[in-house]
Amino acid sequence: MMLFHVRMDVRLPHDLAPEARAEIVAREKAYSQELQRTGKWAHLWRIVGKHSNYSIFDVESNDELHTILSGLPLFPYMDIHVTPLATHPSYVAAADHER
Ligand SMILES: O=C(O)C[C@H]1C=CC(=O)O1
Repeated sequence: MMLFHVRMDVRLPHDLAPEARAEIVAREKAYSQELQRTGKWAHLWRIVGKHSNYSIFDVESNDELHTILSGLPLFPYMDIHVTPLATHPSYVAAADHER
């Protein structure tokens, strides 16, 4: 298990046709919800006031995360920042994260 904090900032082109926008957003939602059901996309939070999110991914490797992120329908229209997470020695539930 490897945990990653990911920030996604969506920057859709202003001249994208409304139908094309709706279609890509619907595909993104389906892709995201499927990964949430598998547990790999463990958290998804909207950043207030932005078309951006903070997410937590729980995956096997850097390569798996890259495959997931590069498969996002909105990938061509997002800035993505990934932060790998390690166990904090003071975290009381750390034992849960060492399994
Ligand atoms: O709107 C976003 O935050 C981008 C993306 C992430 C999940 C989803 O459904 O859309």
